[in-house]
Amino acid sequence: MIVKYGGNAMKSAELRRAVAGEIAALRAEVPVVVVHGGGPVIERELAGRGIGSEFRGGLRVTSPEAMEVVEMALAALNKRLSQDVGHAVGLMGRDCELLVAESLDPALGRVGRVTGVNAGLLSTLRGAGLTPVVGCVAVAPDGEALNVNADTAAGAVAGALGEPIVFLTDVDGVYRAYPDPKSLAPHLTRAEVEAGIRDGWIAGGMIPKVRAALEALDAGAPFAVIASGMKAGVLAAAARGEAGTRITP
Ligand SMILES: Nc1ncnc2c1ncn2[C@@H]1O[C@H](COP(=O)(O)OP(=O)(O)O)[C@@H](O)[C@H]1O
Ligand SMILES: CC(=O)N[C@@H](CCC(=O)OP(=O)(O)O)C(=O)O
Repeated sequence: MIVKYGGNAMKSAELRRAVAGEIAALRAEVPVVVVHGGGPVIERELAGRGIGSEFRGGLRVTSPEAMEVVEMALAALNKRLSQDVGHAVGLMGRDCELLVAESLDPALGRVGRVTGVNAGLLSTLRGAGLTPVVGCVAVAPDGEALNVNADTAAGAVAGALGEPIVFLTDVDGVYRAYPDPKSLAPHLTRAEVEAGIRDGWIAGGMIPKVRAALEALDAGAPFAVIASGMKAGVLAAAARGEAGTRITP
């Protein structure tokens, strides 16, 4: 199972350790790969250096200068997360061509679209009883770094391994009328997700998540769940399809 751990659900060290504990518990039942983001940490590091952030279609426009900061921030976070999870190997997508990407759109700068996943490396690590914890910086054919949205990176890994994926974020799932709690959708089909994007009730940061979920399903993942990383016990329930929003073909 792939667990995508988003930056909004790691805002304190306590929360980070709680989620890491849930990942460690899940791993006792099913082999796990963690793919993480870290948007708020990146934001803080860029701002501290006087580098502004601009997003287009939910993606950070990434200059070569910003790319260095993104990689540094995510790599530092990667070490903390892998230590918290334990029995883990923290890797960036750049290591061993774990995530290979090409430039998505020159107007976005160094932003990548994943074209390859080193599934063999992930299998080898898990075969040795280790949990891969992957930061979402990919390698381009020229050997340079590309910034990949973490939802997209996680979806690509789930697709390559043909495994289910749980996206842990700061909301309980996908709402049909966000943020009305009564409108949380326990289950959505592909057609409903596409309608949600078209009709605008799926918006903002939820769009890359559901798109990544659909791409994972296209590539052979059996299901995808979007659930809260902020509440205890949710990951185990989400993995069983009993929490959050389950998206199926
Ligand atoms: N229909 C919806 N249901 C739930 N959340 C939504 C919806 N549409 C937009 N959102 C927004 O998507 C956000 C989650 O995406 P994002 O902030 O990018 O999280 P992460 O950092 O975990 O990737 C929610 O906090 C919410 O503001
Ligand atoms: C291209 C692009 O936008 N990359 C993201 C990568 C981190 C990320 O996606 O983190 P979350 O999961 O916390 O949102 C960024 O620079 O913010």
